[in-house]
Amino acid sequence: MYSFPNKRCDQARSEKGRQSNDKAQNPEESLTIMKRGQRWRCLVPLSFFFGILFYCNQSLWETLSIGAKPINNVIAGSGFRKLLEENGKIIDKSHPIGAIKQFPKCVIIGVRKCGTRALLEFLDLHSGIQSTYHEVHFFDDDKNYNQGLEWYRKNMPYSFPGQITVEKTPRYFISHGVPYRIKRLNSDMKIIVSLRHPTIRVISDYTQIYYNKLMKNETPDRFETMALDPDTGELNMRYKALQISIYHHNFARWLKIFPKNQIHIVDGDNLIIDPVSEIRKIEKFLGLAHEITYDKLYFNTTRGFYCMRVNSTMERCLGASKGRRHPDIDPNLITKFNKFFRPHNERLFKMINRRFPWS
Ligand SMILES: Nc1ncnc2c1ncn2[C@@H]1O[C@H](COP(=O)(O)OS(=O)(=O)O)[C@@H](OP(=O)(O)O)[C@H]1O
Repeated sequence: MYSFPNKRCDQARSEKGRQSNDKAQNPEESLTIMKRGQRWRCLVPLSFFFGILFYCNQSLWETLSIGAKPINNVIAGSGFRKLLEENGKIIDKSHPIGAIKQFPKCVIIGVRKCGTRALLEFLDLHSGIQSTYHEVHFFDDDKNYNQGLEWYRKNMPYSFPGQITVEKTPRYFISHGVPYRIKRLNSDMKIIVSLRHPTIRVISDYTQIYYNKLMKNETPDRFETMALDPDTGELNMRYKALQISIYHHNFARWLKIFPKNQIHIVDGDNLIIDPVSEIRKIEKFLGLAHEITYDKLYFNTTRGFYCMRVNSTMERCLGASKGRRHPDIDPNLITKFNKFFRPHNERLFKMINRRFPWS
């Protein structure tokens, strides 16, 4: 609503007008006043234009009011970016003013197929966190590691001082030498590891390879062919997916290098059902305020998984490669797996001093 000027304003305006008229007696001054008037004539529509622009761009508006992650959100909204592109001025979408590239203070190390992508993306909704977009594979890949720490830092997203950069590479969990390398970079590094029912994880792992092969026009092996030793009919101990689900083997290596209070374990099965409760524990672990609530995550019935409300106009689910339908597996084979994992699970529970409802 437009508010009408009050009396005191009127007086001030007529005083200002009187002064202008006095000054207009001098031609030089009248030119200055004219120019000033022209400037105002330009400034008023310009500020009106930018006012509308700011108001319309919900993301930018929200961003400015909370002061976090501005450019990412600007990019998420389309209007402002499009306008700048049309003017030939493309902002470096990942480089907001005042942001820098910082080493991660927290690394999600795995386990593969235990919801690591969901974790990373859900955490990125927090104003105190910036997540990497891709898996960096710095500590597990000698080619990358030999490029040096500066290479690693450059692979991080821009973040503001005080924000926590989070990286995830699920292969870290199973790669020898990684805990030691991370410790060398930062002995205070916070480690997050997500675990899922070991048998379901094997099947999820198989499902991923199955689809990868289909995409490459190759014929995927049947699950039984991978999982069973053709000579004995028993479980194939050389099957990589099975080895990864023997969690205590790899966990032992991490516990030799990092104290237990620096490692947070996520229940990857519960992450699917009740993500906010899992994320809440992580917020606490990272010393952050509780921000990620069910306002930011909602259950998408079509996907059958929780998706994100990035802002008031934008919702996003994980990619199609997450949450695929698993193939039907012979129940006897599942029982065989469960039986096999039971003693290994017990060893893990003892090691981490916590039980999961798997056995
Ligand atoms: N919200 C949400 N949306 C989609 N998927 C979700 C979600 N939360 C957890 N998950 C589970 O994440 C599983 C994939 O795990 P990862 O992201 O660790 O896989 S990967 O190792 O990075 O390939 C994936 O496994 P599959 O179901 O076997 O595809 C999902 O079950």
